[in-house]
Amino acid sequence: MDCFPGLPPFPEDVVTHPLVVVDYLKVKAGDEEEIDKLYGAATGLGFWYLKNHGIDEANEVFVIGAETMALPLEEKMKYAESGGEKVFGYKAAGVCVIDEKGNTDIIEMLNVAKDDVVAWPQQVHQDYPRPATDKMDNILKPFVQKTVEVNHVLLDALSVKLGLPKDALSRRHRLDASSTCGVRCIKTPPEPEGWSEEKALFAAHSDYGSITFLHNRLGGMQVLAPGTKQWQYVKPLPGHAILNVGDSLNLLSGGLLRSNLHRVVPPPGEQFSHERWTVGYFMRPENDVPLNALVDESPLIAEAVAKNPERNFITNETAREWSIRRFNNIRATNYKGKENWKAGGGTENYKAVREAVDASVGATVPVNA
Ligand SMILES: O=C(O)CCC(=O)C(=O)O
Ligand SMILES: [Fe+2]
Repeated sequence: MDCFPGLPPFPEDVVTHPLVVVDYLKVKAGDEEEIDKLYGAATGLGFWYLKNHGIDEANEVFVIGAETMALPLEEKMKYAESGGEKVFGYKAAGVCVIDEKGNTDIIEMLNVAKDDVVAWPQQVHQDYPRPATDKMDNILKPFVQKTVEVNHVLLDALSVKLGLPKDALSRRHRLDASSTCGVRCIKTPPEPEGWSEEKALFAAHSDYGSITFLHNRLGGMQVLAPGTKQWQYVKPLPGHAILNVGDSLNLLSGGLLRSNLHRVVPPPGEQFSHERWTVGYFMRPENDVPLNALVDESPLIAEAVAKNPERNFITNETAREWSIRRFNNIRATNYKGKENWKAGGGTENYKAVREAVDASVGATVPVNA
């Protein structure tokens, strides 16, 4: 039950951060206890496991990722993102900066826009490599539709707990409205020079969007839990997706829903020498949604904002502007030094969050390097 076929197990001697397990079917059925659990996780750590979500297509999305990354670089580059407004497609290794010193990443990604999947065979943004287009109809469409359906159930449950009208969040995340939502496949090669804290594969960050829905198989993702200094691994479990709240929901909810810091380091133990693959769906608000706390729709949110005057919950930036700005800020071609790197962040920029990162120490990682 604890193992993924063909992959070494997550080592038993590595400390992990336990996540609350939320049962999707119970939330869907309106089970109050389960909804309380979901709300507790979303306002506490901001991360939770989700079981019984039924999104079996995820396995095939891993195959799309593997087939795409196996193509010659020249072929992949035909579909490359190129910065500016062009944020979807293939992202080559080295395109992004991973820390304030300007070091670049070793990660390849394929980002397929939700808008393109839903409109297929019409194109809204761009074309994609064959492994993705061949499976648009039978894999990517149901993958996206089901994920959005599950997320809507979660958003409706969270809305009610936040004192909002039930559809206040889901109506800002409609399947057929333009947004920067997307399917993401990530390939991380084994790190040849061994693990070091200097070399987080994916730097400490909070996600820009609303809900990140990850199907992880190997360890590597770590969270910095509130009030702690030690980064801790989240252990992937078969049949359980890992979900987290992003900055957009944090802002809309006046900070009540937590968009927690996380990062990716090489997988621990025997997993270390394996390629690491992630499949995820990144749900973000519709393009024209202003990222301002919904104070007029919920007294609870209005109260939370009033109690936290140091933070700005009225960005007056739209969800699209917010995503595009943050996407571009981490591109190496836009790197202009430490201060500029910091200025482009999201909630990572809040003083308390930055202080937590600066004070943090890495997990003790027994690696086989
Ligand atoms: O690969 C992972 O487990 C997490 C990736 C991540 O944090 C992201 O894509 O925002
Ligand atoms: Fe992330």
